[in-house]
Amino acid sequence: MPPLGVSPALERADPSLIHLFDIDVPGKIRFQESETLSPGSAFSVFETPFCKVGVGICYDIRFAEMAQLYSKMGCELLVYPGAFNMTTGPAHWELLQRARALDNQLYVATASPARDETSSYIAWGHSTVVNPWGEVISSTGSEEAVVYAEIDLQYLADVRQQIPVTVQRRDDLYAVKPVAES
Ligand SMILES: NC(=O)CC(=O)C(=O)O
Repeated sequence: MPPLGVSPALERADPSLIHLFDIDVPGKIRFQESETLSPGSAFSVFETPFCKVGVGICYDIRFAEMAQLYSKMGCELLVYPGAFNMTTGPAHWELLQRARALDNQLYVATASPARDETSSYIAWGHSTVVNPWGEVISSTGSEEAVVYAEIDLQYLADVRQQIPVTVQRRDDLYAVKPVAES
């Protein structure tokens, strides 16, 4: 599928958090980014000599539509810097990465701060890379580390050929596209 023609205003490479992290899990964690931050409204994609990359920040990983849009724009790797916490980290961090990778049959890489137990906000850690089959191919624990993985575009193409969901979507019944295109 050819990349969508997203207007330059919507496709930029200056990452901004699109979805604000406003949650309230009683007895566990309450966080309201909207009290101090305003959301961005531009998608962040860039070309490299190796592949096209889409960037989301932290809470953005929970929004499947954004990842699908990046996939439709031609991104083969989605990168999410993020600091999940000691409540949502063990429950959702890896699951969300694998879901976004599998849904869109692309690579997902996350980079988290290492855990600092003395901090007022304790990050879960566990920076990870997931492949288009939905497998974790590299990860670390809560400590400071560098995570390496190979981004294999032939493997991505193979997965998409074997299970061709990216071309089997019923765009005649439903579609994910940027608002400017609607
Ligand atoms: N910290 C975040 O922005 C997101 C997060 O921790 C979560 O979604 O859970």
